[in-house]
Amino acid sequence: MLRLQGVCFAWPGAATDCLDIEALHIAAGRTVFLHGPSGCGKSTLLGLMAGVLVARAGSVELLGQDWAALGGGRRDARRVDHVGVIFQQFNLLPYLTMLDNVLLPTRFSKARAARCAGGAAAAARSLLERVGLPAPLWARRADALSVGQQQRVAAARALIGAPELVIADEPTSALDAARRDDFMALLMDACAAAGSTLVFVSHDERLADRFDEKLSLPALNRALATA
Ligand SMILES: Nc1ncnc2c1ncn2[C@@H]1O[C@H](COP(=O)(O)OP(=O)(O)OP(=O)(O)O)[C@@H](O)[C@H]1O
Repeated sequence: MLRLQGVCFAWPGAATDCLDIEALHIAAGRTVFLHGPSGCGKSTLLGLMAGVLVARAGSVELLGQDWAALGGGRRDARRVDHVGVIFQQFNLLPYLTMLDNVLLPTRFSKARAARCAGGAAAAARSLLERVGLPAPLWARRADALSVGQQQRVAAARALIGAPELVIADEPTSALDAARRDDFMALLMDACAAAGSTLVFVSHDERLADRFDEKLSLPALNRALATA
């Protein structure tokens, strides 16, 4: 599913690499808990996996395709077909309603729309209900939502149309304990039902036992040893 080989990445203007990973392979359908201290490169690694960032050396392959071999437009199209991302800052479109934000991947990707049993609108409504956002809220604009509501809309948007890879960057940080447990159950169930691979970043070690694998980024990232 995901294969990283000899990957180096430096932010523009930085004198040194922030990531240097010899090899990392993640099999289809696995759930992976990625952890490490603030600043060790977790979000950067997720950006490389999702093809938002491109390595300066080495390869990052998703489903056998190296992101670096594609131009920006083709990376965007491939991402929306195959990857659902819950960003740390959610990245909802503020002027769209809750429902329209969830539907976005299905508007840009025929593959995602085709995988919605019963149609995209029904899939969006079902996901919103499952993340605890009832119908009276669906027409509300994203910029009128609480942080916890935005986080759950971002999760529903990532899951719609069963992408092969789901990437989540600290998705439970704004949720209380009860909502966090519901959210985790939904995320794990949705990924298991779709056979999606899940790469999940969190500082909350209590969540780690729910995952097939735990990956410590400091143990993988050789750039930290030389920083
Ligand atoms: N847009 C950017 N431009 C330049 N440097 C960046 C940028 N984003 C992150 N960095 C740097 O890259 C390094 C890794 O940052 P990253 O956000 O990947 O860490 P993280 O492990 O996800 O941290 P946190 O747990 O605090 O979210 C840090 O030194 C950070 O300052």
